[in-house]
Amino acid sequence: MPDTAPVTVIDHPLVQHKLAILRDKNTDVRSFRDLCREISMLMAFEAMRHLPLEEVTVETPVAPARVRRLSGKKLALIAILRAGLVMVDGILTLVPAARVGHIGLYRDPQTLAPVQYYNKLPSDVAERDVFLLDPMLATGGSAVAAVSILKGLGAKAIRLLCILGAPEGIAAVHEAHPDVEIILAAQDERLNEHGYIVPGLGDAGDRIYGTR
Ligand SMILES: O=P(O)(O)OC[C@H]1O[C@H](OP(=O)(O)OP(=O)(O)O)[C@H](O)[C@@H]1O
Ligand SMILES: O=c1cc[nH]c(=O)[nH]1
Ligand SMILES: [Mg+2]
Repeated sequence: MPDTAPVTVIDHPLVQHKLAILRDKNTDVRSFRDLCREISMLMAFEAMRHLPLEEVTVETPVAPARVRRLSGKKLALIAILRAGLVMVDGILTLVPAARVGHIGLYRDPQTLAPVQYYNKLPSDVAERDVFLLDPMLATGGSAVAAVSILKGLGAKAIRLLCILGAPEGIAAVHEAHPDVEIILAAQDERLNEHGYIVPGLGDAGDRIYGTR
């Protein structure tokens, strides 16, 4: 039985402050979208501490300098549509050379089971350090399905970055994919009878795009 990868909560004051505004039902669509972008960028900044560096020499205008730059595997940012798209925008400002993939999944409102409708991924995703992006980890059905798709293509180093996670979703990911590290801005209390995270922030996709 492999060890279960950790759940990391990014407890940075800026992330928590922005999350407080994000949760507020009076936050408008434009602000909600901007905040999702900003929170995702700040979370990724912390979540990328593991990226390896290599020492090289560059010539400054004054003298040679030993410097450290990123080395090793390249990155892939994989958005679970729709809501994960806005997280890609934020994180690309930090790592503009990352490849981007899209997995289209929606949650059946009755069964809460994920339904796949789209899939376009970097051809070399198996060789990349993967960040799977979705603001909401509720039952975990969507994240488990997306990780299975990525693993089916050979991806091994997968981290799941979500703004909010419910205990039920964390347990489901741990059960199906114990090797996947989960990174959150907050772990909430539970799901309600409709599968919504409590206290949560409502329907992320609808609040980002102004649908409903
Ligand atoms: O953990 P789960 O129970 O699977 O729920 C989480 C999923 O639900 C939301 O997407 P939704 O199905 O509303 O699609 P949308 O992003 O297109 O609105 C959310 O963005 C996750 O993908
Ligand atoms: O609370 C929830 C649960 C699933 N999807 C959302 O957008 N919000
Ligand atoms: Mg939605």
